[in-house]
Amino acid sequence: MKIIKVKQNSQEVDRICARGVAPTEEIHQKVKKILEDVRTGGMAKAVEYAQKFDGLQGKKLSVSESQIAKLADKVSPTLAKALRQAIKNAVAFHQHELNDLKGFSFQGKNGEVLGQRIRPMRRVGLYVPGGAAVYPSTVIMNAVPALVAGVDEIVVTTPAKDGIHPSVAFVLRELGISEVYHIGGAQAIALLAYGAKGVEPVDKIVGPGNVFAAIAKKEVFGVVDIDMIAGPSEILVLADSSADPDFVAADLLSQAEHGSGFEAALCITDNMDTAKMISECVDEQVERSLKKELLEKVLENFGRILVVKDWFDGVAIANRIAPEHLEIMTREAEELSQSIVNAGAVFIGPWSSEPVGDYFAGPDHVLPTNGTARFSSPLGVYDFVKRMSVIQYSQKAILKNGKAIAEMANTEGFFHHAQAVLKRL
Ligand SMILES: NC(=O)C1=CN([C@@H]2O[C@H](COP(=O)(O)OP(=O)(O)OC[C@H]3O[C@@H](n4cnc5c(N)ncnc54)[C@H](O)[C@@H]3O)[C@@H](O)[C@H]2O)C=CC1
Ligand SMILES: N[C@@H](Cc1c[nH]c[nH+]1)C(=O)O
Ligand SMILES: [Zn+2]
Repeated sequence: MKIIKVKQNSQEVDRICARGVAPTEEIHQKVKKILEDVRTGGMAKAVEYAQKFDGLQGKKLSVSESQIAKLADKVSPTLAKALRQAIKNAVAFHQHELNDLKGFSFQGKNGEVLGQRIRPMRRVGLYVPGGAAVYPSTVIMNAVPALVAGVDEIVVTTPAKDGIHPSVAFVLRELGISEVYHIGGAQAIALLAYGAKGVEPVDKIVGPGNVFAAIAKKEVFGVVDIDMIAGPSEILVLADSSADPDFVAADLLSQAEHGSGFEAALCITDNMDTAKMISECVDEQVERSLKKELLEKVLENFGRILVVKDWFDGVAIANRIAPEHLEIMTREAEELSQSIVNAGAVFIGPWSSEPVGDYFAGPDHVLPTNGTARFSSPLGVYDFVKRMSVIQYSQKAILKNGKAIAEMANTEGFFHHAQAVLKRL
């Protein structure tokens, strides 16, 4: 793995910060064409694309409840237990988010009541990736916050080259999700956003995916809401000489293996010897891996060990990179974590390996990538609710404030606004 000495403003840091910002024009045009084709061509086009790209056999996108049940029964008892526990942990975590979603109301001096109410969205679409891997864990991470929020209708789309995987079916059944379509990529996003015969459009699309899904979501924003750009997985490990290089290497490769080819596996260290040891461990683990070719491609692209002069520079660079996952394996890791402001999730200390968060701990694994952790948050219950203002004026309040309101309206040239208020005085 390449080792590079860097400062805060080095070219290599700039290159990493610009990752994924500009996908090729070719990909952009392709996504736009698919979206437009499905918008205008409806179900027939969606089926055509799903057959071409998503392994759909036959002409039916929808997966029936009985198919889901049959597949779900194939899951082994030990996996069933693990998946059930992961669901429990996610529910427990997301329920805490409800504490910040209570709304409020208060009474003003003249008896007027003002407030904010929180309402769940009615119908949401969950994108569950499935091109290069199967993601039962992502069904959990997408669906649990939606269920905790109280969303009425949940729709899942997922590509599945070899049909819906039993583990995915198991989680769908466990969570009571029955509207499922065998379709992925940009065509799935189009189906969710625009609808088609037999498929009602959704209000919001959430969930991670490769560049095709991520760009498509960006394109349909405005027709529907979206959660964030949750593209190819990324990890940045901060490691000093106290870190176990074998752990660091293993964690780096855990994200490089996702399979879209656009993932990032980065490390920052303040120690050249540590850098060399981590690099050797990565090379050894890659050499032994069955996914050697894939890992080499990802590491060539965005696999780097950056050596900094001190942690002041190290933290500044980490905050510029704003990675999806940030692991800290240094002395005083908790203290160092307090300086981190931009990351999707922070994993503190040697036992908090990234896959703990991918599968089990409870916090959501749908996280912002490509530096968007500067302004986006993990998927949460808050993504599935809206806020609504409430104004309940009293007669006393309108009598007191009516003239002031009318004057403001007249200033804006809005005679009828003024009249509406003056009539009540
Ligand atoms: N940021 C996050 O929170 C998370 C990110 N991920 C990331 O999601 C990604 C999943 O990627 P995939 O396995 O590929 O599954 P995917 O479901 O996102 O993409 C597969 C689909 O992409 C479309 N596609 C592929 N090649 C195409 C082409 N040449 N033209 C048009 N469409 C094409 C097809 O419709 C295919 O079914 C990985 O990069 C993984 O790292 C996964 C989980 C969480
Ligand atoms: N690491 C993925 C999530 C994942 C699911 N399964 C394995 N990993 C992410 O980007 O969050
Ligand atoms: Zn992962």
